[in-house]
Amino acid sequence: MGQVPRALTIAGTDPSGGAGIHADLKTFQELCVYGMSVITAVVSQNTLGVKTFLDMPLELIESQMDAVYEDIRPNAVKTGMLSQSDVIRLVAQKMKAYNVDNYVMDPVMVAKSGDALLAETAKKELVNELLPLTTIVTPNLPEAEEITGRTIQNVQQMKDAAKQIVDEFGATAVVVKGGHLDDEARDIYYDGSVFDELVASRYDTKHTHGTGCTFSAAITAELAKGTPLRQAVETAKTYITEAIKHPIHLGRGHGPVNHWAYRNRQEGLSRA
Ligand SMILES: Nc1ncnc2c1ncn2[C@@H]1O[C@H](COP(=O)(O)OP(=O)(O)O)[C@@H](O)[C@H]1O
Ligand SMILES: Cc1ncc(COP(=O)(O)OP(=O)(O)O)c(N)n1
Repeated sequence: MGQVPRALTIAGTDPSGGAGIHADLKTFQELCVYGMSVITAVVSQNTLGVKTFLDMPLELIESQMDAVYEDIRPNAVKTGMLSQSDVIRLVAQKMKAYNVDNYVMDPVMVAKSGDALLAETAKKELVNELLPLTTIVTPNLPEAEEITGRTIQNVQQMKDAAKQIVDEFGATAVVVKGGHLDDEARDIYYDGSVFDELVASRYDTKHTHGTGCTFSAAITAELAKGTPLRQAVETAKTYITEAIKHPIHLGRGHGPVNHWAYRNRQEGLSRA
């Protein structure tokens, strides 16, 4: 057997297992990629919302990154919750020092419950320090509005934002996710030359905790395996659509998505 594909997530936690590091590692595992993690913040949250969180000391974040890179080099990396400016600056510095490629950024700002997971003052750092290093960035509509300063209410405005994020801010590619538009689940992909639409049925469900984390983790896993970017995004869209379509009905609020659903479909299984 050749070298096992390896992916790293740099993000916050979710003890209820639906979002953050937990969603990322489940996704890596389901897509047959060896998962590793650097924890930026311990978040006390569940399907009902965020209670509180504690940022990890910078030295501990740095030491976790060194522990990974000195031993098992990942083939792809994603970032999720980075919480504040000095964490963003540190991660950018380490990314450059370790010459990271295949970098997927989920620009996490606010949880579905409405709780802020990124300091207001840190948004410009995310754009200035990290966005130019990305292979792909995956903002939802409110995040794309924050990054570009535009109002986004339709597909043309999603395309305008996507173009600005790549052409002006320096991301290699972007998917502007339309999970917040209410007709179809339509996302816009742009890589500096080609626009594409990823369209799926929109399921009427409250079990959408961790959808953004899962989608970006699936892109990361595919990039770790060497899948070309456009195809990695396509697989991630199928993964998240299946995970939303077959809810597992956990929790009293916005329940987690179903990480078994993608392989169930591929292999004709019914593990849940
Ligand atoms: N109810 C839904 N039915 C089908 N797909 C959805 C639904 N909600 C979100 N998606 C899809 O899930 C992915 C994550 O999108 P989104 O929920 O906007 O991210 P975030 O969690 O960052 O807000 C996107 O591909 C989006 O189109
Ligand atoms: C630790 C942590 N990171 C990110 C999120 C946001 O997750 P997301 O996939 O955008 O979905 P919601 O949680 O907002 O439904 C999070 N909650 N926690």
